Amino acid sequence: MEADGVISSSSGNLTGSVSPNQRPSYVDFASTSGLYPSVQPFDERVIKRLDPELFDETHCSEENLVADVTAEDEKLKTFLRIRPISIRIDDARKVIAIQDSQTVVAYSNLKNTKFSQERNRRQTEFKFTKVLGPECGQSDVFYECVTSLVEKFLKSENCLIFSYGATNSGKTYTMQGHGTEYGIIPRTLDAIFNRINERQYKVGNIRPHLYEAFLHLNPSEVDTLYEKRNLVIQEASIKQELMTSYRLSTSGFSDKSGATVDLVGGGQLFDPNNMHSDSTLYSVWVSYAELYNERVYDLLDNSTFSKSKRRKELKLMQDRNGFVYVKDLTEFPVTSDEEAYKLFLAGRKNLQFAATQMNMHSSRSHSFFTIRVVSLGIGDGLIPYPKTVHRLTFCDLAGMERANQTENEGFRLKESGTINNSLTVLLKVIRLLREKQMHGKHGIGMIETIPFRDSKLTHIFKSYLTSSTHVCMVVNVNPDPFVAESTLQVLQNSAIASNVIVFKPIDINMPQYVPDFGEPIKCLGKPPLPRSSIGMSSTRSSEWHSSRSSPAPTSTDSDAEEYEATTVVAPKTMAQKVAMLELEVVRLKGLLAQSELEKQKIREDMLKMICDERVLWKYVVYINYYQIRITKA
Ligand SMILES: Nc1ncnc2c1ncn2[C@@H]1O[C@H](COP(=O)(O)OP(=O)(O)OP(=O)(O)O)[C@@H](O)[C@H]1O
Repeated sequence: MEADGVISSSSGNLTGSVSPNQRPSYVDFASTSGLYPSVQPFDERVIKRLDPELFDETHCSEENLVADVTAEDEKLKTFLRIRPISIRIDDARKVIAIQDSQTVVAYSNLKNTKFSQERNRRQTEFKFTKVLGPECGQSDVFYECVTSLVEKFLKSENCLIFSYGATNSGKTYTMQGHGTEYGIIPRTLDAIFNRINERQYKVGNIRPHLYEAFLHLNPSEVDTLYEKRNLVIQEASIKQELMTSYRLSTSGFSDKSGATVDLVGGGQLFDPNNMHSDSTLYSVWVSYAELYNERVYDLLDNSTFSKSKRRKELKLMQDRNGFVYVKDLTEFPVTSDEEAYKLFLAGRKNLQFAATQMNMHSSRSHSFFTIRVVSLGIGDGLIPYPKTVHRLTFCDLAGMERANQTENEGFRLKESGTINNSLTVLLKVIRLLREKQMHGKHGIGMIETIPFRDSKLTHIFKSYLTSSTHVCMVVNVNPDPFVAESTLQVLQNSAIASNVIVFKPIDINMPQYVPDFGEPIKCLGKPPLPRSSIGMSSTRSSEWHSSRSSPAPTSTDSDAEEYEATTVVAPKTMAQKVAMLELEVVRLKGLLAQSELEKQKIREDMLKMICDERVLWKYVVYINYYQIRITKA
């Protein structure tokens, strides 16, 4: 709707009004201080999520959601990055301008008018968690978007960072980087290994499994895995200079010696108190997959990349909690950021790129680089046992493409059709999530009505968008007037995303699994290993199981139950719901028992206080009595 130069929109975050005279420019970019909203304790957030007011339609107006600090922490974080361009654009042709650290104004031409006709241009405001202008370098982007997530990740929380934008807008540049301009993936690897430093569990015998379970490997399986990993790195023949420059650069943006990491210089980013207690060890694993033409491929499985063979397509599967993962995806243990970076580079060589009219090195697939960490506690007799499995996924989406700009034909045109289709479904899912949340709908019922299964991309995203994952979307735009329409479309789509609340439908506590290691070990060298066994991560149960020192019941293979994610099996879903509810009952019983204990303790303390008070009164009476006697005497 438009009146007197005031533009408003019902979709997404298009708020407020802008007078035509207000023409802010990039140079006015606000300072980057005060970036991070405070993170509230998990329990509090759960309670707030259940607060009906939050989902009440009257409380979910655009302004309320934007202003609501409580909801802010739950919302999908959207960062806008505007790439620099070499041409100078005069004000009349400007497509986008930064208004403040969270707002941009986009200019679009009205119907049947030329772009340069100032009076016919429409201005629309878009809000983001943070706007990063063309002058922001790679370290700024990392600092703004990722550092807080790395902290959360190392505190056993799942995170997803994905880049979204039109082709040639700088998504891959932001995620991976270019030359020595390292993107957020290599920087994150450096930050993680810096943080866990001496607390790594390097044995590699407890590996992540399914979505959030773990698996025990025997020594020969571990050896085979390491051999395979080294072969992948060797076959990639990564140039030594690449590694040397990575090492030199990373030592520039992080301090290997201390517990505190400073990746951009001049500030303490990570609070050492934020990690687990000192006894926690970390086992780090990486995997790299791509979704090309609606097919999932393993980028770290070189056997499927030989010219003679057709690439092996991997299946999406779903575990008993409904979490989707890629079956048989290669996952390697890594003990340094260099090893992880080498694997990343090796996988990147297998990614699908092609030259289009818009980008000489255009991504033709969506890629998923995932870092998984198994946190291990030290049990009796110094036996490490897995506590949680959590993930940090970087998804570099292929870019939205307009056929008239890319001039793609034949095979490439079909390829870009698939890319556009999956992105459209992703946006539809995000829009529906947003709409249903605005109408107070949430929980499993609501999720089942969202068409996550319409594309493999959304199917993979389902696990992230419907669980307590921290999701961060980096929206990339190109300010070139030539791609003005795509830029506006990207801004509109991402404005909707910025108000989506990421939450989990039911909080389930899985029984904690403590493996049987056989002989206790004295140090963290190679311990005696058990037969291969499977367990479930206790990501969500650490609170009430943490004080347990004796081994919990070993989970069976049924915990690892899985089925192909592409088939809808209704009865199984019902069985799943029953199983989830049963687990919920177990959890609540545990909480009840715990609160009974606490009540008992409070009762004892009160009794003690009453007794102490009685003794005190006795003394007061005695003192008074003797005082009176003394006075009388
Ligand atoms: N912020 C930036 N600073 C400098 N150069 C950039 C920036 N962003 C992008 N570029 C350059 O622009 C070109 C296109 O970027 P990139 O390949 O990352 O785009 P993309 O969005 O991933 O495109 P596609 O979707 O086609 O794969 C690259 O040459 C890249 O180096």
